[in-house]
Amino acid sequence: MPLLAIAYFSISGTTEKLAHAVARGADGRAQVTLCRITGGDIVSGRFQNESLLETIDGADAVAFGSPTYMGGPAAQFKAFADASSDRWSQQRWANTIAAGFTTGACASGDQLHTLSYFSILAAQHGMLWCGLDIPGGEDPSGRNRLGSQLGLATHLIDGSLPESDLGTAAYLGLRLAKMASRNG
Ligand SMILES: Cc1cc2nc3c(=O)[nH]c(=O)nc-3n(C[C@H](O)[C@H](O)[C@H](O)COP(=O)(O)O)c2cc1C
Repeated sequence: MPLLAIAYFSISGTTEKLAHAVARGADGRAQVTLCRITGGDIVSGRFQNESLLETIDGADAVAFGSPTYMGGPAAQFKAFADASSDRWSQQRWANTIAAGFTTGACASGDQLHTLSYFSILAAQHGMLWCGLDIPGGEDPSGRNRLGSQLGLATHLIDGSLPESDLGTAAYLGLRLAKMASRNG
C-alpha cells in the first residue's frame, strides 16, 4: 500500500478538518500519516522537526495544507517548506505525487495564491502535481464548490465548512491514493 503523508498547519482547526477528510478519502487504499506542523517546531525562526521531514522522505504522495494567511500560506507552513531545502538539493522528493488544500474566511480570499505556492514548492522538489478533476459548478454533489482545479480551495460559511468541501477533501485523498498506486 502506498504511503500518503498529509503535511499541514492549522490553528483554529479548519485546515485540520480538511486534513482528516483527505485522510478518510484515502483510507483503505493508502497508509496515511498526518504530519501536523506546529509553532513549537519552529526555533529561532527555523523549522526543526526532522522526523516530520523524514516521514515525507518515505511517502509516495504528499498533501500540503495551510490556511490562507494574508494571501499566501501561513508563516509556519513556509518555515516547514524552507526547511525542506536540504531535500531539494538532493531532489529527494522527486517523482512523489503532490497536492494541496487551503481555506480562508472569504470565498475569494486569495486562496489560489496559496495553492500556486504549494504547486511551485512541489515543482522545486521535482514532485508530480495532482490537481482536482472535478469541473467547478458541474458536480451533482457540489464538490469543488469554488471551482479551483489547481487544488482544494474552501472558505467558511457562518463559521464552518460546508459538507461539500469535506467531500471534496475526501475525494482529493482518494485521488492521491490512486495516483500513488499508479506511480509506484
Ligand atoms: C493572520 C491571518 C491572516 C488571514 N488572511 C486571510 C486571507 O488572506 N484570506 C482569507 O480568505 N482568509 C484569511 N484569514 C482567515 C483564515 O484563513 C481562516 O480563519 C482559516 O479558517 C484559519 O484556518 P485554521 O482554522 O486551520 O487555523 C486569515 C486569518 C489570519 C489569522
